[in-house]
Amino acid sequence: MTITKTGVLLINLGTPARADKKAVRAFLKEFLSDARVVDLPVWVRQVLLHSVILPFRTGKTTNAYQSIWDQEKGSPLLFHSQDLLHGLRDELGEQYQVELGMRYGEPSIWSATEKLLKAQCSQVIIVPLFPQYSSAASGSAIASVMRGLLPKQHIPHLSIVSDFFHDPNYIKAQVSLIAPHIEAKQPDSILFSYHSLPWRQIEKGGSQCQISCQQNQPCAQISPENRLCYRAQCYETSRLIAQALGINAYHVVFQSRLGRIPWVGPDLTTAMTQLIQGGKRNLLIASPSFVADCLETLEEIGIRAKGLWQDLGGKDFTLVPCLNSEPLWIQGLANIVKANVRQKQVNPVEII
Ligand SMILES: C=CC1=C(C)c2cc3[nH]c(cc4nc(cc5[nH]c(cc1n2)c(C)c5CCC(=O)O)C(CCC(=O)O)=C4C)c(C)c3C=C
Ligand SMILES: [Fe+2]
Repeated sequence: MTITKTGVLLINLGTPARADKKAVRAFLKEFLSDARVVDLPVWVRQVLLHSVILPFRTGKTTNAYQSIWDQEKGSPLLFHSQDLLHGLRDELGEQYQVELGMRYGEPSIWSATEKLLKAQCSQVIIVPLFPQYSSAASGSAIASVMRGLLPKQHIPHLSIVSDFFHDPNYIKAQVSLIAPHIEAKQPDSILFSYHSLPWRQIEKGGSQCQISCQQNQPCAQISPENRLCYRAQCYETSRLIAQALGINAYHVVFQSRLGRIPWVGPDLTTAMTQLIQGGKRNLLIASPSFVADCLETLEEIGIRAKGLWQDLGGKDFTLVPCLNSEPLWIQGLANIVKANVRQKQVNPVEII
């Protein structure tokens, strides 16, 4: 008797193949050609990409990648995602086939999906590794799997983990990672930093909370009205982590803005300046929207934000690493996967 495996498709954003201009340009071109990322009419996007973004950003972004590139292992985002893949394979065992696909670059979502189809998995659980749902990251990853499956003769049963911003397994892993750093450093300020999004994309999300959104106030506790809003999910993650850590004082901030349009704030660097003005000197930053360390954590926070903190007169600066392949996160992710498995009751009468 052949026992079919349950497929698991982990998806992360992707990263350049090398830290040189050619590879970074190719990565940025693919990434920023995505209509869910730069959500403008196609001709505007292409003009912007070729006349502004690629000529002016490639050099700067290449330097940034070079500053975090591991001589042996390459891009942190890739090797941490691969370590997580291997850990999850061990944790889930023989009944599962786990693959990793990147939305941009290699290994592609397509090559990972092909492996799962070839293994004739009875069902596939799609896990975009973005805890808070955004159209730009999670939506784009899910849509990409769908496009690949569209022409296929057989499409397996699919489960999609669209978000896990409040999943107890994710929160527990975050707390176990952050707690020892707070204990050791006793910071006077704690920031939870999330990837920002253009306000336009938050508004397009169509969440009910838009009607009453106070853009300069924290989002209310999660409810049916704001359940689908990226910003509200970020605030809820922070609330849950803080509750479990037993801390009352913390700030939610957003990073990685691009261009001149309005993005979700408060901005990381503005918040740091205000903390210094308020007499704070010992800062701890955790970045719960990234499950794997990457350019945005290691370079933007670990190098640039740290430099700013020191220039402003700050003393201690602690960046909590991402979940990466922490054992508790591997176990937690395995639980998230198992909770999404369809336990089909097979009635013997139905088997012909
Ligand atoms: C939390 C997930 C992410 C969301 C949402 C997201 C939105 C988003 N990003 C850009 C533009 C850039 N992002 C870049 C790097 C980058 N972004 C994420 C995650 C999310 N992005 C990650 C994990 C990374 C790092 C990848 C790595 O190789 O380590 C970059 C490239 C670097 C740079 O030039 O600054 C760009 C550009 C937009 C426009 C956007 C939403 C609209
Ligand atoms: Fe990004």
